[in-house]
Amino acid sequence: MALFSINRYGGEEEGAEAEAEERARVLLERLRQQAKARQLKKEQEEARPEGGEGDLSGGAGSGGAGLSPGGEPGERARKRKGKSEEQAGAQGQKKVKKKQRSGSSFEEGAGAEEAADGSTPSKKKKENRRKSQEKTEADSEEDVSQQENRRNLNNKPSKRKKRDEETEGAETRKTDNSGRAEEDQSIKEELSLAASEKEANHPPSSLMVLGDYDRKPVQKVQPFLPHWLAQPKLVQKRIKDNLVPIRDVPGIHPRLLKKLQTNGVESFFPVQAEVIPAILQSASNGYLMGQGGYRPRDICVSAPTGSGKTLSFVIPIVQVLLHRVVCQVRALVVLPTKELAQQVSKVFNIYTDGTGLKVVLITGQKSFAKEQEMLVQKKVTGYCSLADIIVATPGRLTDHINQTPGFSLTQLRFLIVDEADRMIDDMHQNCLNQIVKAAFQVENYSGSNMLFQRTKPGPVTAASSCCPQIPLQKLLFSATLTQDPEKLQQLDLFQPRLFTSVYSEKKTLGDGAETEQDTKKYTLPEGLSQCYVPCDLNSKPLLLLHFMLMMKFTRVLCFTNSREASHRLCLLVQAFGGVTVAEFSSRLSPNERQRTIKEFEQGKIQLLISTDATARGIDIKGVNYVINYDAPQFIRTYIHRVGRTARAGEVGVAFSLVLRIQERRFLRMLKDAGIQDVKKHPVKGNSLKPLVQRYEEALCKLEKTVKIERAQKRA
Ligand SMILES: Nc1ncnc2c1ncn2[C@@H]1O[C@H](COP(=O)(O)OP(=O)(O)OP(=O)(O)O)[C@@H](O)[C@H]1O
Repeated sequence: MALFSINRYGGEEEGAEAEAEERARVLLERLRQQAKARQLKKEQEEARPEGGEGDLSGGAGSGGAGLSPGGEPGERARKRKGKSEEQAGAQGQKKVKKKQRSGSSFEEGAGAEEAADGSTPSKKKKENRRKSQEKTEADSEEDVSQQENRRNLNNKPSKRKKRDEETEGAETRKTDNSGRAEEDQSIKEELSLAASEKEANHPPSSLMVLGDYDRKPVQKVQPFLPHWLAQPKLVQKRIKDNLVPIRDVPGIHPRLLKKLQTNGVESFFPVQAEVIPAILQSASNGYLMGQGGYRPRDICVSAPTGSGKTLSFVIPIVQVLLHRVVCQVRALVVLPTKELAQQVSKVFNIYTDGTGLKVVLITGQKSFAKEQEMLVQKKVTGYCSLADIIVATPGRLTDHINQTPGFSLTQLRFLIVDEADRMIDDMHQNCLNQIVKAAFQVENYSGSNMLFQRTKPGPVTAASSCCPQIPLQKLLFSATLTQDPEKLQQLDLFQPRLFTSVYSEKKTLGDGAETEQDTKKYTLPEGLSQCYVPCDLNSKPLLLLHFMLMMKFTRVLCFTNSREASHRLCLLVQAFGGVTVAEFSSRLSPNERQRTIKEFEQGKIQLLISTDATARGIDIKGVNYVINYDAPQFIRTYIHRVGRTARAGEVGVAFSLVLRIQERRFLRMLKDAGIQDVKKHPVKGNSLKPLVQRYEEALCKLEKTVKIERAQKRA
């Protein structure tokens, strides 16, 4: 707006001499005020920086009253307020505006300027004026802009006349000219100061207009988050310091308490202590309706790897479904990989054992027909469900939604999306949409079930409120849950609640005056130590061997970026000897994979070289070290990989081998995610020397093995 009015001012001024006079008169008055203020504040103003916030308020105080010849106090205050608001948001534009105004002043008042130059004021006076100008720079800009605005508004002659009467006495033409000249001179000086340190030599106006933009630090723009994201329920990160005895969490069924104890769970981890009661509360009126008859709020949980998120949904779901009468699919857990689904279904099996609740795993490990048999049974009266809880991977689940007769999700009460950030990815988004569509599908048979049929939530009407509907509640879990509201919006969450261990921190800026919110994006387990080893490509295998053989690392989970790399590295270490090593990737069959994990957990394998197949969610017991043999390219991959150690409040160490060429990018990636405590751990070339000869021999062996493998493949 201010910019607009300045432009308009520039255009009008050429044809409005009377306005120019008035302007000069006002300016003269302002300069008088400035002179007075200058006398008083000269000493302290010398040290004050140009155009600061303090200057703005000081200038306003000293020149405010005298600079409103035609303006009413209320109007002036209003304009000033508006201006200061504008200044907060448009610091960068300010300089440009000044230059624009200056440019037009030079054009419009050429004659007056010459007169002022001819008068040649003394150096001291000039210096004083300059300092005063510095002090009132922002104020001058504001006042001139205000007067321009005022003139634009009050350009009728009668109004102008009235305003003239309010001005302190009539000014002579001569005074106008000199006032005008002084103003122009002041603006020139102001620009000159901003442009360079050569205060006395004013460069040509054209250069001043186009050049010299002050380099100001770009202010960080904080995203505007919805309330539920901005004000989450915080979950403690330190597990061991915040254990809650299971009996202290209200509302847990005695049967489940017993089961928990039998399985060695005496206390709940912080995330469990927060989330279990929240889910139980949302189903306190039974699973057929939300608390108080209202639709329950959806829940999002973002807590570090290994913090116990699985139990935080298993326990309340089992408890809510304990008293179900008819077997229907009430809970559906979707996970991105078979191994994860298997792992979660195991936990469900433990806690549903002896309850009559049926858990079915749908991952494609069994034939489609076999899975269909596990899901539905055809009776004379129609199809009936054989599953209360389904744990599934997206692909196979959508196949059943589309192709299995009688498979129904219309009674679904809980949709649990584990590793939710991954599931929101485009790849799986379609699956989630299909699940929701199936959950709200209207079945075309009538019967007692009709009572519990539901329609997609919409505005409450008399018709919709007369018939109770089973609510569908979404529960999202991840160690790296996105905070992007747009992405989360895709899930169509209903009044969501966020439980998170990601804390925002107040940060003081360099000048100490301002603070900004430094939002950490992700958190890692408390017991995790992180190091990175700068290296070159050739030394990477030697470094791994150094860690295993000389540093005596045990139970190491080592990640590469491809299954081929995992395989070769495994062959190389085997050829080197001295380390019990195995690989884990899609090269292995599901059974082989299971066996490998088991042997690793039993300590039979000391080094497990894996692709990212084990990076996410997999709970491998007793991993002491994670080694990122290939540096991860994405922060989420890093977080999930290193999160395979230091689980459940234990300690663990993560090493990342980072090529020197990758070092900058790697560190920036961590910094951007708010991960700062990664130590540099250089390994000297001398430490690797004893390994070199054997390594060369191992390379030769590897070459032969690879040739044999290729031949076998071709055969
Ligand atoms: N209350 C508890 N007491 C003891 N051990 C627990 C408790 N809760 C969970 N655990 C154990 O902690 C480990 C990690 O739990 P879980 O796999 O649920 O973590 P997570 O938060 O889902 O991790 P990720 O994000 O990597 O999937 C598991 O071995 C689990 O058995």
